[in-house]
Amino acid sequence: MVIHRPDATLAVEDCPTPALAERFGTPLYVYSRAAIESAWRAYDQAFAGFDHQICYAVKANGSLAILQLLARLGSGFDIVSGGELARVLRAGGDPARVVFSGVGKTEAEIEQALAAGILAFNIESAAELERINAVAVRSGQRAPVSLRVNPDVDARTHPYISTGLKENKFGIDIQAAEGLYHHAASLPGIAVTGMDFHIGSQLTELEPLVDALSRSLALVDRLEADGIPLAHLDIGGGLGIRYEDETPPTPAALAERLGPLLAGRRQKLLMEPGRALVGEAGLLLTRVEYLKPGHRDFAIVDAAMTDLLRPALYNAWQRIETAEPVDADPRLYDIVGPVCESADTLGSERSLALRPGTLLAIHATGAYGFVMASQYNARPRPAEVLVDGDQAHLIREREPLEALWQGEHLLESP
Ligand SMILES: Cc1ncc(COP(=O)(O)O)c(C=O)c1O
Ligand SMILES: N[C@@H](CCCC[NH3+])C(=O)O
Repeated sequence: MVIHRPDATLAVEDCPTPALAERFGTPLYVYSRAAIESAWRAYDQAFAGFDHQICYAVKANGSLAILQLLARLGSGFDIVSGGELARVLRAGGDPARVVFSGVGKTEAEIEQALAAGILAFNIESAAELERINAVAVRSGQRAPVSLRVNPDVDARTHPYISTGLKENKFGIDIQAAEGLYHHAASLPGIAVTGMDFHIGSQLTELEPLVDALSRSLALVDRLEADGIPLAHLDIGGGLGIRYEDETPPTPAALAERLGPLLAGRRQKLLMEPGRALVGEAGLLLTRVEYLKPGHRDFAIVDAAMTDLLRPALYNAWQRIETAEPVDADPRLYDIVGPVCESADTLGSERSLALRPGTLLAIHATGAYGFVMASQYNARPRPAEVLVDGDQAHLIREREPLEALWQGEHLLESP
């Protein structure tokens, strides 16, 4: 029996972890439908007082069944590649609710998005504007665009996931954006429709967002006065979740804080949350293969950095707990995977009672988990399951070994 707490978090008590591990094997991603839907609705309701559209950031978790759930709730999508667009369409998403971010859109991706009829391209450079114009003119269309402004605010998050500083590759320097808007408005293949920013991820404070919004609104007003009215304003995503003891602002707090700045404006508000919608709705289940005592006590598990990259890439801390009763004394363990890299550590010095075979759950792995998985060391990527009431649906099979050489060719000549 799967019991869901009414909030957006999936905990070990909420689902029969040993039975799921037994049935589907480990490592295994487990997501809760109720948790994802409740997070989306909380965001949507927080902004009920505004004409708004949530465009879920597909990069956080692009599994088809999850995109499908969100599309059914009425979500739009923020994509960063033609691949993500294809996934959204495959899952039944509405292209008219899709915004396309990313600094390196190729001609083929621009053509694909124009043909699909997306809501807007979030343009990240002057050169991209010229390319989108050229592709649109060639196909006899006008591409709807917003400029992603880089407001140069410090999001006060991990430097690898901060995106709104001058030194980041993202967005157009807000000082230069005004001139570029005027140029964009003169181009035959461009319809200027909005403004966009996204300053970083795992934000735990609202002030950087408030700063970014104020700077952007000042530009919106100047443009309007100059005859370039905008139809939408996209404030990006970035709200953090609780990994350890963070107290990230809720969507309601965000709406309350931004509300006074937005009141009375005619622009439709777009948002691109990713992590905040799916992060706490996922667990990664993994089993201890070996205990290896010594200078440090290692627990070698069957999940690795190939399944969950965040600890290796950002030194991110993810809560790890046992997912079944264990008769053993707690010790301080380094939880490590089988991959031949010293960075293949999922958690250091964790106090856990373990035996070989013990099932562990790594928390808050619904976002930037499976999507960042790789096949390094020829490891098939893990399965994913969605729990829904007392049902568990396999939404992605563990990759078969054949997937490890799909698309490869042996030499035919001797
Ligand atoms: C342009 C853009 N929008 C939205 C997001 C989603 O961010 P988060 O998952 O932190 O909400 C990202 C990732 O940081 C992004 O780069
Ligand atoms: N992958 C990152 C977030 C990247 C945000 C994308 N702009 C993480 O796990 O925290």
